[in-house]
Amino acid sequence: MTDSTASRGKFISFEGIDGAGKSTHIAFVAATLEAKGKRVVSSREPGGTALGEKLRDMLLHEKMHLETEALLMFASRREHIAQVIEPALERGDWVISDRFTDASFAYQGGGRGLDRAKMEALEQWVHPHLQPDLTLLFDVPLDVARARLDATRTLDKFEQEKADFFAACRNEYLRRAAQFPERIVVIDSTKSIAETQATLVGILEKLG
Ligand SMILES: Nc1ncnc2c1ncn2[C@@H]1O[C@H](COP(=O)(O)OP(=O)(O)OP(=O)(O)O)[C@@H](O)[C@H]1O
Ligand SMILES: Cc1cn([C@H]2C[C@H](O)[C@@H](COP(=O)(O)O)O2)c(=O)[nH]c1=O
Repeated sequence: MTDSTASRGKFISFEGIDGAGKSTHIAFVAATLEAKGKRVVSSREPGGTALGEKLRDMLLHEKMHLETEALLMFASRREHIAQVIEPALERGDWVISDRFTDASFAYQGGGRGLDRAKMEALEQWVHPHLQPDLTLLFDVPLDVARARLDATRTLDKFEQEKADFFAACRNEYLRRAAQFPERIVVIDSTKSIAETQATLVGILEKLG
């Protein structure tokens, strides 16, 4: 039975250029919150729903027009919000998403050069009243991210992009962090995993 008196949960997004180390810390943050008695839903974008995962497969592996790419990112997001994020928050669960709309601004906007006004219009259409309560931006120099990627995996469409693409993505992430300092916390992800975990514990304490 659903508890209609449950207070709304909180929404945390994880961001950073590919290889910055964000995915490494998701399970740790989920476990830290669960130890504090929160129910946690972990998800990702693009993806997070059956339809979203199909869109993810296309987005990460097929060439397409830049605007198609942006629209499909937001289509995946619309489904994710409707099926996963909003129901969880209303139940009082906490939601952790591996990427959200800041990634569209960074990758389609910064990296690929799509007009920011178009992204803002999509954001207003798809989630006019929803923003993460906290965004953890894992920031590293490009060479560190590249070395981590090269050491670990077969690269997808985005991960095969060149250094100037990731430099533009990183700049846009940092620009947004300066624009929304109350929401976006920049984490120096060159630090060891243990040091980063200690930083995360401190940040989560403040969130309640
Ligand atoms: N602080 C760290 N120090 C050293 N290695 C790290 C650190 N954080 C992550 N790594 C390693 O770097 C690799 C990439 O990390 P991870 O998959 O978390 O990156 P990511 O930012 O989520 O990348 P993507 O967005 O492409 O999935 C992993 O092998 C991980 O173990
Ligand atoms: C949400 C979102 C994602 N992307 C890109 C960023 C990454 O390269 C991939 C997702 O892969 P990850 O390793 O699981 O982070 O998609 C994007 O370009 N725009 C977006 O809105």
